[in-house]
Amino acid sequence: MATEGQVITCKAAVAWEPNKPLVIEDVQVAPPQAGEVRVKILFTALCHTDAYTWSGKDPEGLFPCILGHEAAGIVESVGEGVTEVQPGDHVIPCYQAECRECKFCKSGKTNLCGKVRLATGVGVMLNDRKSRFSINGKPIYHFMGTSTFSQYTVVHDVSVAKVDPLAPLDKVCLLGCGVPTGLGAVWNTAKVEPGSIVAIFGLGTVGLAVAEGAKAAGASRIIGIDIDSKKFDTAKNFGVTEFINPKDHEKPIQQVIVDLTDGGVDYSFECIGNVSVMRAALECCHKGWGTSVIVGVAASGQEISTRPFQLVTGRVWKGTAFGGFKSRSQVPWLVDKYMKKEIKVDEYITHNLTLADINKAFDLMHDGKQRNSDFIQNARIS
Ligand SMILES: NC(=O)c1ccc[n+]([C@@H]2O[C@H](COP(=O)([O-])OP(=O)(O)OC[C@H]3O[C@@H](n4cnc5c(N)ncnc54)[C@H](O)[C@@H]3O)[C@@H](O)[C@H]2O)c1
Ligand SMILES: N[C@@H](CCC(=O)N[C@@H](CSCO)C(=O)NCC(=O)O)C(=O)O
Ligand SMILES: [Zn+2]
Ligand SMILES: [Zn+2]
Repeated sequence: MATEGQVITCKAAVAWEPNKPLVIEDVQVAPPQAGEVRVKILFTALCHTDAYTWSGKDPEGLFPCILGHEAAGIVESVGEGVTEVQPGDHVIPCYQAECRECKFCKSGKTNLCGKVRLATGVGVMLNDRKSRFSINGKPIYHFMGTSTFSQYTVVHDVSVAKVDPLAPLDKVCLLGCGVPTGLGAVWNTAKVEPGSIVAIFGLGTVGLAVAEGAKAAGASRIIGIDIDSKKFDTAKNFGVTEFINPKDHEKPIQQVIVDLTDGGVDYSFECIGNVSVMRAALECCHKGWGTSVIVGVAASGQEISTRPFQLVTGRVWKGTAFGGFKSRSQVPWLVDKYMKKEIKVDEYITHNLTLADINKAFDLMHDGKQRNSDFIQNARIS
């Protein structure tokens, strides 16, 4: 039955309140307006940022909402003026938009885009500042401009990347967030050179992708730091060459690393979201040139600190969003690299579940003991 122009009623996982289990509801999804695309989501993964917003610690978290931002699907219909995708196209929604027209996009200096960010930050669509989701007339907020924990979602046309129709959507959904973030932190933000010594704090999906990126960039030593020693076995497969558990040391972890590396690492990456670790990651960098990249998302109200002398003496503190990748332009390129077996994706998946089991997927994400390996779950939605 043709659905174009119709309201679609489908299943979605609704976060009614912070920290309360998601509820599978029948949700009405309005047709796309001008500049919008309605996507049938086939597969979505979970990211820790979904859990962070769900926890209530995200200042941009609004409830009730439909979370989810790491997914793949097929375009169901498009609104007026949409030219770059059409029904039937295989797509990856991109929480980081790319309009190619705004000050940010034209700067050549950043992958951030300003076109829809103010609307996506308050859970609505740009066109009429309203949500396309509702339950019996009550609006449900969008999240990160993607809301992929729904069988259908509406996104801005600047927030959708058209990908190779032959790519397996149950795998490449992971290219919507964590894997590109880690790879890009190394390739785009830090620009790690061959021979570099790299330290990675936190060996979840993002940290593992940093390791994969650092290995590809030719790093000579890749030091993984995690409070969970079980992470090392898996991390070796992604390129980590040495492992440190801070719990095994009495000295501050930055001192341990400086001692092990003749003065510090060339590049470090904080992939946890812990502001104390962010400081350690900066301070384990080599005097004169060491660069530390903040990848983790810290909760509202948290602040970073260090002695300014750390920067005066040449260390550089940076951050990255989506690994610096331009989403619509480069997500298809990452999909092609996966198809050519140049980057891993399958190896990051630990579980396949149905939408009905989405709370279990979050439990698995939070409870390392129940998992074979400790990164992402691919919660199947169909
Ligand atoms: N900047 C971005 O664009 C972007 C994109 C995706 C995810 N993120 C953020 O990146 C972070 C990591 O995401 P993830 O999915 O890999 O998370 P994860 O929870 O799977 O991994 C974090 C790892 O850090 C370890 N850890 C926790 N506390 C530690 C400590 N004090 N010292 C050392 N290790 C410690 C944990 O054992 C775990 O292995 C999250 O904050 C997430 O929100 C940012
Ligand atoms: N809403 C949060 C900010 C969260 C944040 O930093 N998001 C990252 C992506 S995390 C993906 O898992 C990001 O890219 N930010 C840039 C942007 O959102 O434009 C808060 O306010 O603390
Ligand atoms: Zn994410
Ligand atoms: Zn833009």
